[in-house]
Amino acid sequence: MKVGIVGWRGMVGSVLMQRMQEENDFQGIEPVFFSTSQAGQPAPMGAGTLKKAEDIAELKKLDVIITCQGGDYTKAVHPELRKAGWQGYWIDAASTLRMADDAVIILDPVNRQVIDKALAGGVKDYIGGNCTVSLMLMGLGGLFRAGLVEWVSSMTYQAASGAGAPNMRELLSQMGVLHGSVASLLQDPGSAILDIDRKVTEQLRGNELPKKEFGFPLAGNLLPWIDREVEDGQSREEWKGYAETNKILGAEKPIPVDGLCVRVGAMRCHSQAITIKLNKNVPIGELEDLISNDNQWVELVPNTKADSLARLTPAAVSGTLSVPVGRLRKMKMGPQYLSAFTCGDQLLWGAAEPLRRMLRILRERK
Ligand SMILES: NC(=O)C1=CN([C@@H]2O[C@H](COP(=O)(O)OP(=O)(O)OC[C@H]3O[C@@H](n4cnc5c(N)ncnc54)[C@H](OP(=O)(O)O)[C@@H]3O)[C@@H](O)[C@H]2O)C=CC1
Ligand SMILES: N[C@@H](CC(=O)OP(=O)(O)O)C(=O)O
Repeated sequence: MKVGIVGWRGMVGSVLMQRMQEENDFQGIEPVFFSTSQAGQPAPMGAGTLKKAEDIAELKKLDVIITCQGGDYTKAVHPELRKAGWQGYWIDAASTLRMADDAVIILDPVNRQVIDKALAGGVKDYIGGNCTVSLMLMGLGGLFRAGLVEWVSSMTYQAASGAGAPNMRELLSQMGVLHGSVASLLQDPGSAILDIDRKVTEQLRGNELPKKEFGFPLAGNLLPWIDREVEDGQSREEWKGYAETNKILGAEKPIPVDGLCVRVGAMRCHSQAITIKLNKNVPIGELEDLISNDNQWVELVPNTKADSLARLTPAAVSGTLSVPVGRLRKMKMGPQYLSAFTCGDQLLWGAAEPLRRMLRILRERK
């Protein structure tokens, strides 16, 4: 199987490469690496030289293409490739094709039956979902599978890495500038905290802080808008919640999903505070069992302060495939209102892992 890999050195692509090597996914395939800026340079893994990512003739020779290059690349190349008669499988991290009628959003621990039906029906485009949607479904899929969810509201706390590698770097640079502005005051235990506060606020509002990527300070701050504006006052990130959750589940009757997506100064994990309206009153123990038994990566965290602070955080989860779910309790609104908090590495289950696993599914079908 000849597999083209595009976008392998970006944020998502780097994690995909790391995971494919860890899981021996390169065994039994012939990888061909592409780049939009480094064609002709040596390819990774001694696989010859990098090919031009826009070279349709080269791309047409492949059985499968996995791309983490981004939406502009997908928009430019995918239609040309299909027009040129390419019948191979397209696996993509970008959002561009997600809602296309002839594409499937892939999250196989949640919607393997949807994927298998599409494969049997000849579908060739398999697209990774939005990170927060994928992480919510990895954490709470058991409740959806049991048909218990009437609606969901998710308040997200999204890490800098969701916006890409340059954004992670900018967050760290901003932290450095803030610290530098008060380092001497911090050295002096007797310094007035309001002096420190004033200096930090000056930096947050001033022009010294690097803001090219986010456009605003993220360190010591938060940004209550992700992606572009869409109708009904939503951000496009919030719009994905309803659209993609229901497409991934293949829900006959769409489940209302809405909330607020917020960027926070975490590095690479997305967290979400979730309110679920259940369509019937189910004891909390049963709900916990449905959640923890849904897949091997979800991890039920007891609703205690110690467990929550130790295990339900980006610091605890980053770089792992674990999707902890905690703070589970019935809310004061009534026994059908369930509160939950979840955290997941959005470069893994939120981006690279579903792509890697889709390639594995295709290989196993061969
Ligand atoms: N970041 C995330 O958490 C998620 C992102 N996605 C989607 O995945 C796609 C890729 O996103 P992401 O990986 O964040 O994008 P990046 O910007 O990190 O990488 C995309 C491409 O940028 C080029 N590039 C230019 N300069 C550099 C550099 N210094 N280091 C590495 N690459 C560089 C590379 O292409 P080349 O080698 O050709 O120069 C690379 O493949 C997007 O469509 C995004 O929406 C989906 C889910 C989560
Ligand atoms: N939009 C998410 C990352 C992601 O999933 O991207 P997209 O849905 O555009 O592929 C973020 O910024 O955190």
